[in-house]
Amino acid sequence: MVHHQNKAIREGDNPDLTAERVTGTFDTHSMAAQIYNSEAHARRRREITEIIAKRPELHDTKPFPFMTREEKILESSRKLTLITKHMNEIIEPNNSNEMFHLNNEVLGIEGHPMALHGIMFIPALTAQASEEQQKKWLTRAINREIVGTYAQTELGHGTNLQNLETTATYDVATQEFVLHTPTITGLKWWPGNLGKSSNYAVVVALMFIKGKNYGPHTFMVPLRDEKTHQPLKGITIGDIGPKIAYNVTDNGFLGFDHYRIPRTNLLMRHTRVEPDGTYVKPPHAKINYSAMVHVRSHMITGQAIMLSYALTIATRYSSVRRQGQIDTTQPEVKVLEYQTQQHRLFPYIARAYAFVFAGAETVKLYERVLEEVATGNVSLMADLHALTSGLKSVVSHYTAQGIEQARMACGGHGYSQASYMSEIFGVAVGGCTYEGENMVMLLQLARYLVKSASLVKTGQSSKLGPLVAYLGAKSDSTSLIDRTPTTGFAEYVKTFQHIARRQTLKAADKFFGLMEKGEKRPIAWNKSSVELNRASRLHTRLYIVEAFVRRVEEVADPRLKEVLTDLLHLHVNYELLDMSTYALEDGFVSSSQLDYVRDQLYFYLAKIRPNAVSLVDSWEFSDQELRSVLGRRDGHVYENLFAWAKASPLNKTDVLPSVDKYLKPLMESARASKL
Ligand SMILES: CCCCCCC/C=C/C(=O)SCCNC(=O)CCNC(=O)[C@H](O)C(C)(C)COP(=O)(O)OP(=O)(O)OC[C@H]1O[C@@H](n2cnc3c(N)ncnc32)[C@H](O)[C@@H]1OP(=O)(O)O
Ligand SMILES: Cc1cc2nc3c(=O)[nH]c(=O)nc-3n(C[C@H](O)[C@H](O)[C@H](O)COP(=O)(O)OP(=O)(O)OC[C@H]3O[C@@H](n4cnc5c(N)ncnc54)[C@H](O)[C@@H]3O)c2cc1C
Repeated sequence: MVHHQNKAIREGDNPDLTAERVTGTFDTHSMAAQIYNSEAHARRRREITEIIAKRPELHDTKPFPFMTREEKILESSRKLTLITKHMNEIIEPNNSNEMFHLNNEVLGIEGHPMALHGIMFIPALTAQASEEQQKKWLTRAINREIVGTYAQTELGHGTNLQNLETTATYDVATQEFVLHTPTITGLKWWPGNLGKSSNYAVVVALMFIKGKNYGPHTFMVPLRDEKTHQPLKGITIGDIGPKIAYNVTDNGFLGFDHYRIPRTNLLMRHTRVEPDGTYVKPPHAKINYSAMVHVRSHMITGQAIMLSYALTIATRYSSVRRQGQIDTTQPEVKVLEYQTQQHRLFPYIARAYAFVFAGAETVKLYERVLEEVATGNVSLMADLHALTSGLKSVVSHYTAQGIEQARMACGGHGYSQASYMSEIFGVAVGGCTYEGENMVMLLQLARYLVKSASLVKTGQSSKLGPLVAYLGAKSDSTSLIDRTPTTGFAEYVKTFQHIARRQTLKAADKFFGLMEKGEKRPIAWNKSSVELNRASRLHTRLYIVEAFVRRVEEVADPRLKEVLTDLLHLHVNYELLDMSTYALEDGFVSSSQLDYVRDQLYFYLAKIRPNAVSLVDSWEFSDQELRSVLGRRDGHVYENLFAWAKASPLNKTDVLPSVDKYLKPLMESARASKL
């Protein structure tokens, strides 16, 4: 038996796909260790996949697209119960990476009844509840004795937290908070699993003590009777209805009618209200926003994975789909041979790798900040907030674009739900909105950039933090890309730095200039905000390139290093062309240099071509996880598309009731009137 570098090869696979795998120049297991950040984790993912493959009770009973929403929720609850019961046989206890993989395999991306329990409820209690409160609630939450969510957004306000309408008014006499929803727009609206599944929530409400508004605070709130699951008195609660995707999750609404909770249900790790109503301030005003920062930090990797789902499907399918000829004397080619197809897919493969590397760095920083904040050190909170605000926005935006390109790259079959592309797109694109609408979060990063620009302008560049130190550096007058014999990544990084620095300083100038002309600060901010957000995007894209460079520098295995270097070349050239207006407008890069960049791009598209399938196989998604007929590992697409269509509920009978009831009489009367 020949040992191939690509570990996805099996006998009996579609030979067109096998031929792609045979040309792979690197070991896909080793690449998986880069993607999942450690050899051990990549191996555990494979082991978990194998365990699940052997347990049919953990498989979907039929394809998701053939189920109603109610059926999907039932099916998901069945599997959730099984994995809860058998969790310790499948994953290491409390290993969140393994849990994430188990969920993706068994439950899928459409959500499940305890999605927000793990994503936000437990992280909120972990970071914001006092030790005493954690003893009371966190252990029960981890054991799944109670199910919770994070209820912040309202019908009328999601972005502007200061104007939430839900109030928590302290009653000194009874030592209780009274939660109240004064209007329809004050109803909590959107929280995942609030509608039907959760019996508790961490609720964000404006806290009032003795008539003073202390702003948004977090409270642990029982919503439903623990035995009967009926809503408690004073609570109005339900599901908000179907969404673009993610419909297994019951996003919900919630209203309070003078609903009382004990004083000690205010989450009090950092903030306190004494029995007499004395307020004890937290060490940082935004410390209670930690559950949002948790999701923003982790969703970068989650988005990279969804982008890679789509790219795996499209790249494998493009290797078995033959259509048209390039040389008319030759047979029809795989559509992956077309340069346009490669240009559509490969730069996004590079982006997906770049995103997962940036995501790993972000989680590391998040964990460091979490530890420091627990000891009272809040000095890195602003940096983390700025970084995650930019990354969640840029990564979710390009992920949605990439998935849509991948769908189109699959032609007509990409439009079928058999591809699963529409669900992947629908779930991923939610990331542009949740955890802070992208424009809003880019503006959060812009505040940080403007402050940094102000340090540069006042000669205080030495005070710049490491994420923005480049803003204080001096630029060369022109880029040296193509102008030195050893044009390497350093020249590209310098060029991206120049572009981000120039845009940041220009946008800040515009803002400060408007204020100098007499505009009030918020008006000047609004009038500069498009330029400011451009700066935020460019800064974030620079960070992503740098994270990619850092990772490639670390890789020791020469075969991996070579292919990752090729991907990085593709990435920097593609990114530079994509932002060429910025590079050209001050003559930092000339049009002849851009011609070189274009040539490099085409060179690397061709160089990556033999490794394309191996690069997507390296993410090691099982067929169960991908849930896509087009993306099957074995490449047997056509016979399985036919089988999938035959299984459509519409094909259970030859004649539908709608035909009997309407179409037949219609045709009959049309025929009769002709007689
Ligand atoms: C696979 C599918 C999974 C699906 C799961 C989906 C789960 C989704 C859950 C949710 O969506 S939960 C709801 C999320 N909601 C939001 O993200 C709301 C967005 N809005 C905000 O975060 C805030 O309102 C705001 C935009 C950050 C503004 O907050 P606020 O009004 O309180 O700020 P200001 O008083 O204007 O102060 C700004 C000041 O504060 C700093 N800051 C803000 N947040 C943080 C933070 N987290 N950490 C540190 N610092 C923070 C900010 O930088 C400003 O600082 P300065 O510039 O003034 O120094
Ligand atoms: C799938 C999904 C899951 C969710 N899960 C939860 C959850 O579990 N818990 C929860 O509490 N919430 C949840 N949400 C709600 C989500 O966090 C909010 O919808 C999101 O933060 C955006 O707020 P918004 O809806 O108020 O948007 P809006 O603020 O109304 O946005 C509308 C437009 O106004 C613009 N805009 C608003 N403010 C500004 C500004 N200051 N400057 C410039 N432009 C601005 C935005 O850019 C956008 O273009 C979820 C949402 C989705 C889609």
